[in-house]
Amino acid sequence: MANPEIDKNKKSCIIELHWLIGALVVVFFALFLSSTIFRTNNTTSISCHCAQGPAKYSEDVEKCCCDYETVNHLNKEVLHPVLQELVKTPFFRYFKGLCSINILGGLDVPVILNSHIGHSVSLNLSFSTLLDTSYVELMFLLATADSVPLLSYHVLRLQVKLWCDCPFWPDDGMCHLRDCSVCECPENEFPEPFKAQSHRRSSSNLVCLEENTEGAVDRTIDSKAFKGWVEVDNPWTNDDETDNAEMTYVNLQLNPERYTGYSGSSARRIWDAVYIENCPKYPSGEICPEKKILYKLISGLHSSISIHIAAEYLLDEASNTWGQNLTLMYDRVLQFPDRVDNLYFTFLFVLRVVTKAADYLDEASYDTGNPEDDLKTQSWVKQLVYNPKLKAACPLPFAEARLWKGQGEPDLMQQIQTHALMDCIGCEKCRLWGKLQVLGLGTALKILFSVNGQKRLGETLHLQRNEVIALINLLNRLSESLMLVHEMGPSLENVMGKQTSTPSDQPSMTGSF
Ligand SMILES: Cc1cc2nc3c(=O)[nH]c(=O)nc-3n(C[C@H](O)[C@H](O)[C@H](O)COP(=O)(O)OP(=O)(O)OC[C@H]3O[C@@H](n4cnc5c(N)ncnc54)[C@H](O)[C@@H]3O)c2cc1C
Repeated sequence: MANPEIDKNKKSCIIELHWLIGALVVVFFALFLSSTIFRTNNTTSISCHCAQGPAKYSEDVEKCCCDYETVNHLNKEVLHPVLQELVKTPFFRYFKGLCSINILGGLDVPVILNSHIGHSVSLNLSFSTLLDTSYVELMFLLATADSVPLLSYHVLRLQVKLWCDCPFWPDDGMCHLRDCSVCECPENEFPEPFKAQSHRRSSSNLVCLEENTEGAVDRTIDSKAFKGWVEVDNPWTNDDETDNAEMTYVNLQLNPERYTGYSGSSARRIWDAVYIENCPKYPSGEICPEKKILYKLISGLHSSISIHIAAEYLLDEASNTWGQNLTLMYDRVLQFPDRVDNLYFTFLFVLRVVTKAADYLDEASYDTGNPEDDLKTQSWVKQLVYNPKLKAACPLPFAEARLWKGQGEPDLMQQIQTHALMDCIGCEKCRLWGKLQVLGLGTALKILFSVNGQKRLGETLHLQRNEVIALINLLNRLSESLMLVHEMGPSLENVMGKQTSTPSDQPSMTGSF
């Protein structure tokens, strides 16, 4: 028989349990809501918190909305494999070398204008004149030189070629190693649409600069080959795609960025000039908040170049043994958390730009005259820019609307001069990769600032073929550097932390391959 007292207790117990469950549900729901709101705020705020990075490099990727571990994972699983395939395609493996100003000796600057203009202007422009002169003033200087009529921006397109001289100081090429050189190779491996019928060079002109270097160059171009690519001036880089027999295509796959032996005061002077250009307070050691983003981008690129040098280092010149110089990797990059951080920053910056221009890149023409290859290229591009894993893991690597807040847009003249400084690199292969990656950064900035109000990016953005090639190859270089830092960082940290520092050029820790 039922005991009414026990039944009553049971009932009140059940009611209390219901209340408890109800309360728990409410608390859980409230917690869920607040965490969602917190996360939403984080993706739109520049101060989003990033999770722990590798060992010592546990600071946040500044101004990011994607944590280190996510970036590492995403890079390894998704981006790196796709990028590796993409840069091998004919479209992305040929880069057209260019320079901003062609100087023929000393500090006197005979500037050769476009051949169809037919004028040759001789100016005495010193290093300081070039650095101190604003772009508009420089145009005026050119315009008033000799009796040349007023020159428009188009007239200012200068005759360019890959191995032009430095506009700022006499070239003092310090590269002694064969591997500094870029090799020119036969025409037959070059995509047909890239070749200009009117400027085809005889194969006798195609000489290898060094007998056994691994590069390939063809100087012919065809400005009409890529109908989808608009040939307009690029304000960031002074690039142009006009017919010019002096321009040179290089097969990047055959000219890897690696140790070349280029060093000393020549290399140091370039880096110093680039940093001063983008951060005037650099020599004093002061940080430069108004230029901080540009500084971080340059520093990230510098880290990446150093990582590649260390990853493919000539360990023994006599036996031509190549391998990893881990001491150098640690000494130049890994021991400096800010340099590692800047590498991640630059990678995320370029990645954000690529995803931002996704529709544009997807719709672009990748014609090299080989439909099969071109379809593959198109497909890899799609896999890169619309990758669902990328979207899920890193929906907004950057809140770029706030990135430049209070800093103004980067200065056009700085971009041009940084690019021109690449012509002062006394090593052809370093110059090639220096130019490509600075062009890639310039293209990233151009894309970032092309968005105008509610307009679609495609309506305001016009990219040249070389810019897209530079952008994707830059992203690939950064992606490779991230892989190396992620793989080597923690173990190197352990070993090097215990060792006394050894000179970086003596590979005390190596891994040959
Ligand atoms: C554009 C460019 C491309 C190059 N490409 C190659 C190449 O492909 N192969 C090759 O062998 N050499 C290349 N070099 C040379 C190479 O970068 C070094 O300059 C050279 O190896 C000498 O190194 P270093 O130890 O003197 O220091 P550097 O790398 O020359 O650095 C100079 C100074 O800059 C500061 N610094 C270094 N790294 C950073 C950073 N990430 N952020 C902020 N500050 C930093 C430090 O104070 C350092 O002392 C290139 C040079 C330039 C300018």
